Formats: sequence, C-alpha cells, structure tokens
Amino acid sequence: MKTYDLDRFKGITVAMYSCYDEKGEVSKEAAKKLARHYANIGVNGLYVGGSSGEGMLQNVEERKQTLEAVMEEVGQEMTIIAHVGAPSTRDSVELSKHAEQVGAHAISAVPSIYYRLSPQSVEHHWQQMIDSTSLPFIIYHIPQTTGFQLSKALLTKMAAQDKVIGVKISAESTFELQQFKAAGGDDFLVFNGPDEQYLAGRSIGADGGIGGTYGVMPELFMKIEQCYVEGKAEEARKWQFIVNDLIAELLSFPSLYGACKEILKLRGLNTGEARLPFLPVPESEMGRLEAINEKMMAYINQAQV
Ligand SMILES: CC(=O)N[C@H](C=O)[C@@H](O)[C@H](O)[C@H](O)CO
Ligand SMILES: CC(=O)C(=O)O
Repeated sequence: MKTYDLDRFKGITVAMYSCYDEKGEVSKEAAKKLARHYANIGVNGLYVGGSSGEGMLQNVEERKQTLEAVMEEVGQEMTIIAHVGAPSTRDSVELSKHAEQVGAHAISAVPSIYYRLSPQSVEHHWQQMIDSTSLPFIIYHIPQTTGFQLSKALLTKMAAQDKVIGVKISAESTFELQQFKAAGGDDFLVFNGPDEQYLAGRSIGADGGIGGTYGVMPELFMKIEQCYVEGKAEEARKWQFIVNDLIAELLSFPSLYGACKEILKLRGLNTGEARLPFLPVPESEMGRLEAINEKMMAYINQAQV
C-alpha cells in the first residue's frame, strides 16, 4: 500500500491555463484570481504548468512564479499538482525541489521532449525528479505530443515505488488506460486525459481526470462525475455528449488554449493571450466564440452542481 493520501487526488483536477499580463509576462495576480475562481466553484485540484499551462513555453523562473501564486492563493484548500517536466533533467529537478519548498502536494512530469530517448533515459530523467523530493510523483503520459510510448513494463517498474502514485494518460486508448490501471494495482491512481472520454475512462478504471478543457466548464465535468458516482448512466452520457460538442467547437479555433483563454476573458477573468506559437482567436471569429460561451454558460447553469 502507498503511504500517501491518494483520496485527495480523486475527482476533477483542472489543468490550469497560463496567466500573463498585457505585455505577455507571467502575472501572479491573474493566476491567483483564476485559482480563486476554481476554488469557489468547488473544483478538487489544479494541475499547474502542464500542457494547458504552457509550462514548456516558459522559463524556470516563470514556472516558479506561477506555482507560487497558486500555492499562496489556494494551497490550503485545493490539491495542487505541479508539472515540473522540462526538456533538461537539470531544470526538472530544480522545479521539483521548488514545488516541494512551496508546499505542492505532488509533482508530475512528461518525458523529456524533442530528443528521441531510450526508455532507460526517460526512466532516469523521472527518477532524478522523484529522488530530489519527498513528494509523490505522477507520470504524465501523452505520446501524441512527446513521441514517447510508455511501455507497460516501465510503468509497472515505476509504479512499484511508493512515491509513484499514479499516471495521467492522455493517449486515446481506453484499453491502454485499463491495462495501466491493472498493472499499477488498486493503490495506483489513473487519471483520464482525453476530456472527450472522461466517462469512458472513468468507467474502465480511471480514478479521476486532469483536463485541458475543464478550465472553461469544470461544472460540466463535475456533473458527469456526480452522475457516474450515483450510477446514472443515461444522464452521465447525456452530459458527456454535451461536453463533446462544445469541445469539438473549441478545437476548431486556431489554438485550443487561445479559445479557452478568450472565453475566460468574456467572463471577466483576464489571463492574457496564449503565448506564441499558440494563436489568439481572430477578430473575425469573436462572434462565434461568444455564441459558444453563451451556450456553455446555459449548460453550466442547467447542470447545477
Ligand atoms: C492532447 C492533449 O493536450 N490532451 C489534453 C490532456 O490530456 C486534453 O485535456 C485535451 O486538451 C482535451 O481532451 C481536448 O482535446
Ligand atoms: C490536460 C493536462 O493535463 C494539461 O493540460 O496539462
């Protein structure tokens, strides 16, 4: 059995978006405001500095500032997972130690990106982070962006360590998710990655989810979760279908994060523009985005979680 409290990681974890000022610099103020917004809604946790958080587009200092802002604002109320993965092991370890210093509840990392790496290199990369703190570690498996195919053998080996408490799986195969859950065992957490498959992932063994579109509609994922837990299959499916139509629309913009951040702006939460190369919403598409936001807000009001 793991010696860490696993229950605190279950449920809905919002992959937080980047927060910048009008000059494109990291804004602690905007990050605090956004984190507070999620705490007020009753979201369980935040995943900071991951894909949606543009961690890979920020330098080490910017990533530290963002995490500090989140910890200062909601560190006592929410479960905070710090994504510390960076291309170099050196930066990743520095970010891991920082995450522990500021009180994050877990660290998490993708494999190193850009270079094609052997499984031994990826294992060593992760192990350096794991050994640098006393925090639990969550593997972030997202092969479509990193190019690294995590094998069941490496997953099983990693999961045998007390500190390795789970894996976030963004690959679209629910079969793989189930196989990883089985390999990790009952006290190993599996987080659903593809938001479009939250219900499917949950049904086949995921303990919760970490998602990039949760940030604009956490209430709807909380609703699916609630229906799932209460055994209301039909209703859960209804809400997943609603969510999926909304996601399909969000994915039709030049960048998903640009669209999501613009939606937050429409609601009075200004987190700045997504950082390039992520494109903002073109002026000509603003009307369409506003219509999506209105539709989303109507569903959020209807969901009433
Ligand atoms: C590939 C990718 O970035 N996946 C994210 C994390 O797992 C998801 O949360 C997606 O952003 C979401 O499912 C929309 O496609
Ligand atoms: C989805 C997720 O985990 C991320 O955006 O980092």
